[in-house]
Amino acid sequence: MSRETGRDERTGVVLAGGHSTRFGEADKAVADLAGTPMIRRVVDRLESVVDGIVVNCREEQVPAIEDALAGGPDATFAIDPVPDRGPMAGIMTGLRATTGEYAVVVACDMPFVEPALVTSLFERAAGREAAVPRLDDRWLQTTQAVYRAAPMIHACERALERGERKITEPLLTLDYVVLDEDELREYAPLESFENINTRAEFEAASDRLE
Ligand SMILES: Nc1nc2c(ncn2[C@@H]2O[C@H](COP(=O)(O)OP(=O)(O)OP(=O)(O)O)[C@@H](O)[C@H]2O)c(=O)[nH]1
Ligand SMILES: [Mg+2]
Repeated sequence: MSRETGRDERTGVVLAGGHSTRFGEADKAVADLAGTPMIRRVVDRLESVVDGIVVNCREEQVPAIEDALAGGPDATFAIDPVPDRGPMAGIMTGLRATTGEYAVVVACDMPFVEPALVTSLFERAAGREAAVPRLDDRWLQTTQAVYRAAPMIHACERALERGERKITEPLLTLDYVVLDEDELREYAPLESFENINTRAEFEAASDRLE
């Protein structure tokens, strides 16, 4: 996609600031998933449908993530000023580093993210403050969603000020559209939302990719 700048620019924000505790000793973001670091898979999939990539993580993760992304699309790092405040704070930090009006946020542990679905999320978010998938009539997929950056940053700031870390909390004050499963299936397989937390999930994903 052309490298546009300005309000129409679409950014991909990849969240990687967690500690992968269910995964074990290693950082799952850079773990080798069937020959390619998991975060690299996410970035490579997003590249075709966004104008730029922002990676949110902790300072000490930067060298390993830079290695994982070497030779791939350029990425800007958005470092958590205060680490370990949860994924919602990571979304806030990542969105602050974007320049366009809208950004897609994707967790680094969603290696099957579907570009076509991302494009549909951008389209559905137009004129609104977010487009958020919902699975099983229940689970809002806030870490594979499109946000209008300015109101989402503001909503995250307010939530954190209230001492609220829940990832759905900022949505309470946003004008957002929900995409339910029937609609999502029109755009892409729901495996787009599969996220990898444990070694067993990682091995299963690896087997499918090989
Ligand atoms: N910036 C930031 N991102 C986070 C934080 N916690 C989780 N994330 C990210 O949010 C996404 C979803 O989080 P989880 O699946 O819980 O990942 P995780 O926290 O690394 O793994 P667990 O320790 O097993 O929960 C991942 O992309 C994480 O990198 C955090 O405290 N700060
Ligand atoms: Mg976690």
